Amino acid sequence: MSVRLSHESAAVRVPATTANMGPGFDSFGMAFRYYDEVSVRPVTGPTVVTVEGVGVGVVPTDDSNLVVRALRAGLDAVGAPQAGFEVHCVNRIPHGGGMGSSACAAVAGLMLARGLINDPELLDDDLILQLATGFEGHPDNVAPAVYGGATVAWTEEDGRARVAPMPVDATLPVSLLVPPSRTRLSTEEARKVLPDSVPRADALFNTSRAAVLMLALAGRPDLLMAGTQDRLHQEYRRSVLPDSMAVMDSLREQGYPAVISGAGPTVLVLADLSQETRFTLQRHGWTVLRPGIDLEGAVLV
Ligand SMILES: Nc1ncnc2c1ncn2[C@@H]1O[C@H](COP(=O)(O)OP(=O)(O)O)[C@@H](O)[C@H]1O
Ligand SMILES: N[C@@H](CCOP(=O)(O)O)C(=O)O
Repeated sequence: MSVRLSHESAAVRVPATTANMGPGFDSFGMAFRYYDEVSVRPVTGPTVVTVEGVGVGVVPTDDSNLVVRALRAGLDAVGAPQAGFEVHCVNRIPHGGGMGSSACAAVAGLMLARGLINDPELLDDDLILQLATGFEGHPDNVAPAVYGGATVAWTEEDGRARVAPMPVDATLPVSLLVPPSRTRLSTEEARKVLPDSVPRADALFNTSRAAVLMLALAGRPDLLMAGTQDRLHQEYRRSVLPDSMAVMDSLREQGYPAVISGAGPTVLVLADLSQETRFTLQRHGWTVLRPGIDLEGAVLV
């Protein structure tokens, strides 16, 4: 059966995600009930992207837009024909914020490809994971964006991305502290400051803390402080995330399990903050989100 664009339109909702969560660099992730929504219509003319919210006037509005590039990659992967596309994006996830906006855009485009074709099962979750990880370079945001919940994702020696769900208490409170927009930092820049090798003691430290975090998420909140310690990436990024690291340090001193979300600058706290702490952050221009954990991942709507 040849693959066709059999639907006149498709729409998708994709969650924001965090990655790393302290010790799980490039592997741990979690999805939030905080979403971008994207819709598409194949057209005979050129591709036009319209944007509401985050990225207006900044992200490309033609075929070079990441959502469109992912959509086209999805169609190519299953042998579907290409077309021009009218794409409408309602963006809420900050760009360069450490909340997985680029993974979201790639997954959104791939899900839209699934939504347009006559045989959607060809573009299954695993193929979307592989293709979106190709755009990202690491699977940690892509995995929860596709599957929801908390995930551990890794890359096999043959280059294939793999994912397994991590048991998580879905009532665990989560706070995302988003600093003022002038602090946005691309993941590419944040990866440049990381060293190529780390001391063995630090690798051992993170191995134990990652295991502890798994236990903590599954229902041992008493282990959250130990389970969110990291020596592989956060400290190396201090020079490019000075305000976020200062906030993270201060919160940890007060007993909050705070980490840098993804490559920052958003700070993730696996707890509710006191009203006073929230007000202090807000007075300094920070946005405090309390979205809850998403358990569905990306869905066609
Ligand atoms: N909804 C979107 N539409 C188009 N491009 C996007 C979208 N979201 C992210 N991007 C692209 O990804 C970049 C941000 O990705 P990245 O640096 O990985 O930060 P993060 O994923 O932490 O927000 C943006 O500058 C933009 O180029
Ligand atoms: N493991 C990556 C995660 C990047 O997440 P993002 O949301 O900042 O894109 C890293 O730490 O570089």
